[in-house]
Amino acid sequence: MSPTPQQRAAELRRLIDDANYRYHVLDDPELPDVEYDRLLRELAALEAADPSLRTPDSPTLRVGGAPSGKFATVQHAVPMLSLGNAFSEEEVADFVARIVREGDGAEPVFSVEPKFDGLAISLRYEDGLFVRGATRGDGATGEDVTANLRTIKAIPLRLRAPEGMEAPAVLEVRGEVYMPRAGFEAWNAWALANGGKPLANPRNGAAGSLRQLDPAVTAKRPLAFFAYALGEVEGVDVPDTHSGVLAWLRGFGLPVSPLVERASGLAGVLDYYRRIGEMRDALPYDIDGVVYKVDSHALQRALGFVSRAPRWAIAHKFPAQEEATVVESIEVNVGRTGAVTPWVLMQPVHVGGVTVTRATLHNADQVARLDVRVGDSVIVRRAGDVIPEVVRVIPERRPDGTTPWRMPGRCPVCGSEIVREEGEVVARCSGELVCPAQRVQGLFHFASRRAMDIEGLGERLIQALVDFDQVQSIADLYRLGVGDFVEMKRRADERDGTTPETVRSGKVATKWAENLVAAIERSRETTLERFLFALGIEHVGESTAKALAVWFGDLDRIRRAPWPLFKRVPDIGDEVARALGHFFDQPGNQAVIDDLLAAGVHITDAHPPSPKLREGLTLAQLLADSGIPKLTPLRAKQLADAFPDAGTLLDQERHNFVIAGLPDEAATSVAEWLSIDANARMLLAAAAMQAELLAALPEDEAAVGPLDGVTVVITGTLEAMGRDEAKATLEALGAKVSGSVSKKTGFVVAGAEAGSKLARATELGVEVWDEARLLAFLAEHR
Ligand SMILES: NC(=O)c1ccc[n+]([C@@H]2O[C@H](COP(=O)([O-])OP(=O)(O)OC[C@H]3O[C@@H](n4cnc5c(N)ncnc54)[C@H](O)[C@@H]3O)[C@@H](O)[C@H]2O)c1
Ligand SMILES: [Zn+2]
Repeated sequence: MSPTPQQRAAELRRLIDDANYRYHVLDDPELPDVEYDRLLRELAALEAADPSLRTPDSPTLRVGGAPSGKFATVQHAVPMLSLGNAFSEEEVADFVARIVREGDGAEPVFSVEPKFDGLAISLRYEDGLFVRGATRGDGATGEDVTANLRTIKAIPLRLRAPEGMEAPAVLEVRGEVYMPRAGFEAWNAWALANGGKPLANPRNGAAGSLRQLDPAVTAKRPLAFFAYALGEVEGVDVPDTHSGVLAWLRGFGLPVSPLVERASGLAGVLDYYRRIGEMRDALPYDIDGVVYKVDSHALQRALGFVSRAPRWAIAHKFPAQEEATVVESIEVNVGRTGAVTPWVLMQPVHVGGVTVTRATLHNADQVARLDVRVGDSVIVRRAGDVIPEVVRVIPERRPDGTTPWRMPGRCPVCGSEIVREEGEVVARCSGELVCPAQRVQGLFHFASRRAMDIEGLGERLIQALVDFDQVQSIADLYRLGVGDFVEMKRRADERDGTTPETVRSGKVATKWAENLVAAIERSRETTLERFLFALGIEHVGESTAKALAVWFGDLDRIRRAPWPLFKRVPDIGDEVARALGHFFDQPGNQAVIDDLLAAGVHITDAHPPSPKLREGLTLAQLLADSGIPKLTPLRAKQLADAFPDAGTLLDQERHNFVIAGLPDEAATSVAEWLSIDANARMLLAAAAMQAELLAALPEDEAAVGPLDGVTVVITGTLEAMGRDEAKATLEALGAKVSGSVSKKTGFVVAGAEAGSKLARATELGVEVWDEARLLAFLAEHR
């Protein structure tokens, strides 16, 4: 049974009073403004249809909320009112028509202004000095927030008297305190980084900041101010139009919006509405509409007031940027780089001028912070072209039986593991080589100059190969021929409407495709370093790829290495080692590598592991690297001394670790860690791999190269080989090639026209080789 109008009115009064209290007193609204406005309009409509429903305490008659009691109160000599609202052009037309009807019949002139989304305050200046500032409160009584207002730099503490004028005895200025967007965002970024509570929106930020009990807190918040009206005035003549007043206030040094204009009639105000609406997103602060005020004070007086607002002004609202809706499901999206972003599918909602069904949740931390769950009512915000986002949950509307959201364990696109390293905000799909979402990015990276260096394979062609399903993985590149590329380009041109003349005329140019196939052919022979870099493993850049290649020596070992072993390479920390581990753990990634090798990719520079590994290949080091909680390197050593073999270690019980000297909590932690199957298997595999690496190490470190430990300087012009080639060749034999000669230099290679370095070598008695001697040496040692 639907409620009677009486019941509904009582219900609305209760809901609106609650909302007012939360909004105006607690600065912690729960409803989005549009919903509040709808409730208020519904009540106003009921009251208009049946005036007996209008109780004396009806919220339709009142402004704002009562003071909170936190601050001293201030009586406003001239009340601070609200504004009537118009949500459509028809309502604005009614407003203008009424003024024409009740005024002198002429087309009215308006002062037109942005409606700043902050909070109204009144500033009282006596003899030019700022003496008191107050919030609007319920319009008659506000809160004394003088100390807080003093911290806002836009508010003058003393008025600048215009030329030849005394400061007025009393001047009350009304206006809006607001928080610029940049300040709001900076504040929230800071709050999130420091574990604070972010502000819901700039309006809320302004209100909350101004009503802080400690002015030092307010001072830290980025607030600003625009003046737009007068309160009590004494001892000075006031201009007789509103636009005159604004110009006059500017003369006193008060900030007035530069967007204030004058406009005539309905056409004038609607044009202003449209222009400001277009600027809305680009403004450095939030506005929620524009305000039209009858410019002439005489006409204003004739029109008068209703209980809560003047009859000579109206706020024309823009589409709301926040709305409430219900979450139907929480999904994740996998981006080109593998980043996994949660988002919500919602019941369709009209916000920021369009209907939306999806909103982003940014990342897992954000979901946890907001605690968004399927079935929740949420507030969605869409400002400008920005992707709609969920800003908060309405806890009171949470249905029973909801559960907190958790990031799925597997990529919805490719089924690979989703991983999120400690300390990182973003979760990622670890199927770099198999994930269709990452295919374009992966191919593009693989082909890039510093990776496999396949010239001519640009992003557009790659996109076409992927879109037309010609490549499932990078290995497929090696199966494509000239005809395939020509066909792909043709289809891409056709789709994009960019078919070139050669194709239209039937003279298909295939030269580029032949070159491309040749470049792909050339890329088959590659170095381990390039190949590793080309795989596009998260966190593995060129220098990491190079270090891995130098230390491990061949691809097979790297593919099989359990992740803690990667930490044996200098500069590879926990994060990179784990990323490598996740990558090689995915069977899909391994299959693509097999495929590449089968397609003829050949690594030309496989070599034994670096002898420098020797020192680190111990069980103690392995335990220390494995991320076992509470196990410091020293304790790891203790443990390995007691049980020098991984298999034996696995057979031990907790008390044996205590006997071996581990403190209680470390012993427990080790026992727990070892009891997890995956850890035990990893430890055994890593120990086996260490043994294998040790066996593969060159017997004697000196045997690494005939020039190991020798510093060489190259100077002058070499005829037979370039300087770079000479350097690389010498380094391959173990030499360190340096740029300056010292007593520690082993020998100097001097080509033609050698200059000061040769002189210095002679001076220090350092051995000098000419090019012929170098070539002879190289021939002997190659
Ligand atoms: N979400 C909630 O629960 C909840 C509860 C209560 C109120 N509200 C919101 O608060 C607002 C109602 O508050 P209101 O009574 O202050 O009305 P209002 O904000 O719609 O309009 C009046 C106010 O506009 C401001 N303003 C900005 N620019 C102005 C200008 N150039 N000239 C004159 N005034 C200007 C002033 O602060 C003035 O007090 C609505 O937007 C409503 O949705 C929300
Ligand atoms: Zn994936």
